Amino acid sequence: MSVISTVTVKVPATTANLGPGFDCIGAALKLYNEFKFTRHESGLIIQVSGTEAEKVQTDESNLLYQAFLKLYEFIEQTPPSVKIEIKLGVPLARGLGSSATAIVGGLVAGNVLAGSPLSELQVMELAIAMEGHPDNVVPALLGGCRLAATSRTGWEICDITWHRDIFPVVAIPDFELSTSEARRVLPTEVSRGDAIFNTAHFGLLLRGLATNREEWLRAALQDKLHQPYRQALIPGYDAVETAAVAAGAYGMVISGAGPTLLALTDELHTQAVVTAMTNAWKQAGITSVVRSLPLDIQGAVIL
Ligand SMILES: Nc1ncnc2c1ncn2[C@@H]1O[C@H](COP(=O)(O)OP(=O)(O)OP(=O)(O)O)[C@@H](O)[C@H]1O
Ligand SMILES: N[C@@H](CCO)C(=O)O
Repeated sequence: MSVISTVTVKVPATTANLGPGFDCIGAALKLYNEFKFTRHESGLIIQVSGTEAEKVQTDESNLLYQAFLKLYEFIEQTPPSVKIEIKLGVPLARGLGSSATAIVGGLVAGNVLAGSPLSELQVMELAIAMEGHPDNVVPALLGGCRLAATSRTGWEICDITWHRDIFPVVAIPDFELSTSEARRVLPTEVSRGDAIFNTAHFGLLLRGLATNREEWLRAALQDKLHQPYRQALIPGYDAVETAAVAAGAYGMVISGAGPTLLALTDELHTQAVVTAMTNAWKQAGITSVVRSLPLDIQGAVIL
């Protein structure tokens, strides 16, 4: 059997939660990181280029490398020495699943170099275990919009229909918010009223995404489990939301753990929403990059 010497994996950004779907739903977006692994003999080399390259660790603590090691630990083999080339397109610690791209990229690349001993399901389970929640890693691996729920034996993954006329707009500010910090502010228990609120709104969101029924989407993009506690970590949140809705968005939520904000709109209003969110944040003293990003349907791809 010939030994595979190099592999390149492209992994999409993801937006998790979509408001009321805390820790269980996420969608892949057309914005990518690319990871090239090459076997070589003389110890670990990590080279990083692209957006905010200087912020990524280039030693053994690198999350991508940690995921690669995890794969070999799981299959009980010694990992080969590798050179890793990282091309960053997904900004770090902004709520666009950068850590999920690294976890999925490292596991998928490791699996290929090892001769593909694991199935996609096994890779997915390892990725969920590493990240601690499924809502970024599952769409990063599989693409599209995905709901993950535990079953008696593991995970059930459900492909969520996303109507083609619903357009995501992401507003990415120039400051970071780590997921661990944004999870620290959350209460460990919630009231029955808040649980019922989210159950109802999440159901409405799924039907709204499938049908593009405007009044359902407008009502659905609300949450009581995480957003009320996190909004204070994102200066200008209320102003950006007001501006996005006034410009024609159905609503606005925090993307993942933030600080990126996600609006959903239709094609006609996309440019107005982009401009409104950019200006609202500017007036709050925050520089941002605001873009309409279509859904990615492929997930992680081996190039
Ligand atoms: N390409 C990468 N290579 C190595 N490590 C990475 C890479 N991308 C992200 N990381 C690690 O993940 C950290 C960011 O993870 P964090 O969970 O805080 O944010 P996020 O994944 O971007 O956002 P969210 O989980 O809310 O979508 C970075 O600080 C870095 O340590
Ligand atoms: N569901 C996660 C996504 C970020 O990793 C959270 O909101 O903390």
